[in-house]
Amino acid sequence: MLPESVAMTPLATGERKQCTVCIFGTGDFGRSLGLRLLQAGYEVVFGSRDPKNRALLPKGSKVMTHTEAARTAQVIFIAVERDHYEFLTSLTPALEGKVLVDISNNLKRGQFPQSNAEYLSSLVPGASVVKGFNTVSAWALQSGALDASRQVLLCGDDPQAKQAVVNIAHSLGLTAQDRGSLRAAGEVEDIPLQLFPLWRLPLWIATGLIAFFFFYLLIRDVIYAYATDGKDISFRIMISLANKVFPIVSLIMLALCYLPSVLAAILQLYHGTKYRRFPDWLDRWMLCRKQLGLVALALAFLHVLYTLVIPIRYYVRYRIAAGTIAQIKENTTKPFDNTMAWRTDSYYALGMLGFGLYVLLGITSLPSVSNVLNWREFRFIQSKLGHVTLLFCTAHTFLYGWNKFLRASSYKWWTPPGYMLSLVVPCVVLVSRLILIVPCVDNTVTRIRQGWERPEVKGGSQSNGGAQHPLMP
Ligand SMILES: NC(=O)C1=CN([C@@H]2O[C@H](COP(=O)(O)OP(=O)(O)OC[C@H]3O[C@@H](n4cnc5c(N)ncnc54)[C@H](OP(=O)(O)O)[C@@H]3O)[C@@H](O)[C@H]2O)C=CC1
Ligand SMILES: [Fe+3]
Repeated sequence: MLPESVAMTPLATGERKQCTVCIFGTGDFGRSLGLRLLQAGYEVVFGSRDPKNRALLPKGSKVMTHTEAARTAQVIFIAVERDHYEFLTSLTPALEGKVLVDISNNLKRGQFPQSNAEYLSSLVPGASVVKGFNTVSAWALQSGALDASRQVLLCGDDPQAKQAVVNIAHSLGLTAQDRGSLRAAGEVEDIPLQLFPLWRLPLWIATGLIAFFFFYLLIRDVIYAYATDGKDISFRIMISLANKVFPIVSLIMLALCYLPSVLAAILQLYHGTKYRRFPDWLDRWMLCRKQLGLVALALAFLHVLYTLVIPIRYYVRYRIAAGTIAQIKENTTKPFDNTMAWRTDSYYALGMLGFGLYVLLGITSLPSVSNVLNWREFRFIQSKLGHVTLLFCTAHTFLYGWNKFLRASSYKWWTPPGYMLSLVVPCVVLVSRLILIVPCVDNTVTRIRQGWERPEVKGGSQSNGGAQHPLMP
């Protein structure tokens, strides 16, 4: 049992003065944590192999041998690398009934067969081990906990021990999230080792599409012109080509954000129930839609920047001047083309509106903004306005090449221009969406998603765990 003061509700600053927290290890993490605990009003006692060495330790803290220090506090943070945990076995009598907080991290995943926290628990079976604080860096603790590292993930088998650590986290201005029993410690230990897990797939898709369209357009537009007419237009690689690749990939990626929900609806219609798991690849795709959208937005932003420099490009100014001089020489005036004026203005207007909505989608996906929206508002923006954005951007691309679709010269080597390829996925998504909102189809999808359609239960078990995907718009 833990003393009342440690286990119950967070303590007021005055009360914390009497509450002592022990830290084993006087390294970077131990010192940073000690400083924060002292600032929060706790008494801090360090357990060290060399209690005489007070260098760098925060003012107001005490330092003793491990055994002496363990006696002073109920909660002990083990700020020592896992490799050195053996020394704790000789301290088992002093650690009996104590709460040991395992903050250790590993250098790579699966480094040890057992998680560090479970290993610690096996070394000191008489203590209650809580895994936590490993996702907070020593630097963040010292510099005043940044937003991203404010959250402490905790797991452990003893609820009272966990509560004691939750209280300390709250006193330090951190938020605590319960991640379950000590069996989950391995997962918590893997978190600091992750490298942008949800960004990996979108970045691979973006890189793959950019590489494909770059080489496709390079061969089709630049190398083809050189091979057939001997014209060197390689300078176009820098701006013209890039300004084709970015919008093409951006539009395809925006469509890829909405394609999985269409596929999911088709799968549910096909199976006639939502009580069936989606394939793994579809689940993974759904989970990284936000990142797909943000990468697409970044590319759209580049397209805007590249478009803004068009009037100041040497090549463009040369072409305009050459056209004007030719008209003067020939004493002719090109007639004003009303259709062209409508087309270009509509093309720019749709582009700007599409980009405006694109930015809105990006902003509302930020946690600080989405947190103040309810589910219906979030769905309205991300799903309804998202499809409108896709529609505007598709129409913008369509208007860009509207008179070239039927022109044979557009198909060099019988390959279509890039913007035509970029229309395939968005058109599939938009047409499927249109079909899905036809009343009879929509009613069936709604019935399925409300859970009214259940599969026959064969052999006493259902084919899945149940609910509709949480991110399904
Ligand atoms: N640094 C960080 O930002 C973070 C660190 N962590 C984890 O915190 C733990 C400590 O990290 P950090 O402070 O950076 O490491 P340091 O190397 O700076 O400090 C480790 C401390 O452990 C003690 N120690 C070293 N060898 C032994 C031994 N053989 N027996 C007993 N004690 C020993 C020493 O204290 P003394 O000399 O007083 O005995 C030493 O100062 C690690 O497990 C790390 O994974 C977790 C999250 C972030
Ligand atoms: Fe454009």
